[in-house]
Amino acid sequence: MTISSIDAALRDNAPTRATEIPAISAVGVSKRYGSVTALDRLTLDIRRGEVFGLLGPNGSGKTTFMRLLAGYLLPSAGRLTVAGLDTVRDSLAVRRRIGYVPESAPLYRQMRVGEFLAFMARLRGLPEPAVAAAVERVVDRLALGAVVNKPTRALSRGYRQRAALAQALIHDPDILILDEPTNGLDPRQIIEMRELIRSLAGHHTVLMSSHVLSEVEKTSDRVAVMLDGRLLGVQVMADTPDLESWFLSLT
Ligand SMILES: Nc1ncnc2c1ncn2[C@@H]1O[C@H](COP(=O)(O)OP(=O)(O)OP(=O)(O)O)[C@@H](O)[C@H]1O
Repeated sequence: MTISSIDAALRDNAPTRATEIPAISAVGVSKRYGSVTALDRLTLDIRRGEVFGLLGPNGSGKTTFMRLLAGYLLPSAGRLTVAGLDTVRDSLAVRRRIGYVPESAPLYRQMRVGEFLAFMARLRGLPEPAVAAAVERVVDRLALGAVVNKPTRALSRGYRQRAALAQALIHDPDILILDEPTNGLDPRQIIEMRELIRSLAGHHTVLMSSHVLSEVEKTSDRVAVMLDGRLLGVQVMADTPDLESWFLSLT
């Protein structure tokens, strides 16, 4: 890593303005599993409304970071906040603000899509009179109308991914966390998913992971590179004409 690339990484990872509460803030966050350090003193701010891409090979700590944010894991050290709320102390409030799509999203295979979404709405604490409207909103938003009465087990991979995204959006969360959202999709479905993610930016903050450079490049406003649990750098995509060279300079 050169001095100038370190400078650039520090500049692009600069804290957000003091007046603005970041959507996500990690300060010295570590996660250890026994002797394995999955996340090593991660410090990072993610701004409201941006699409932020986490890039890194398998095992670099991307999923661990997302699971910490979703409250499925507790950090071993450091402080992690979502909209200023502590993920450990204020975990319930944090969960209300987050929609999480894990890499293989559980869809309750025996349920029909509409039933599944209504079930998830109730699980997220939506009052009964609001459930039908919330389901209709996400069915419309994700173009699931054609499959709403189908059992989730009968869905194609593309529709499955959209149904997983719909359940994550059912409570209209500020922040969406998508673990490898284009994994296993065919080229057309990848393009659709990319457009969908871009259309969510602004109203939602999106944190997505991928190990495919071109995916992150085409979708994200900023991108971070992780390796062995460490953050190697952060770049603004618009300032990065050659993501591949930057990535290679870091890893
Ligand atoms: N429950 C666990 N117990 C022990 N080690 C774990 C556990 N979960 C993850 N790890 C280890 O932590 C490290 C980071 O894994 P993580 O899944 O966060 O990486 P990743 O970048 O998301 O990879 P992938 O793309 O394969 O999901 C790896 O070395 C992994 O083996």
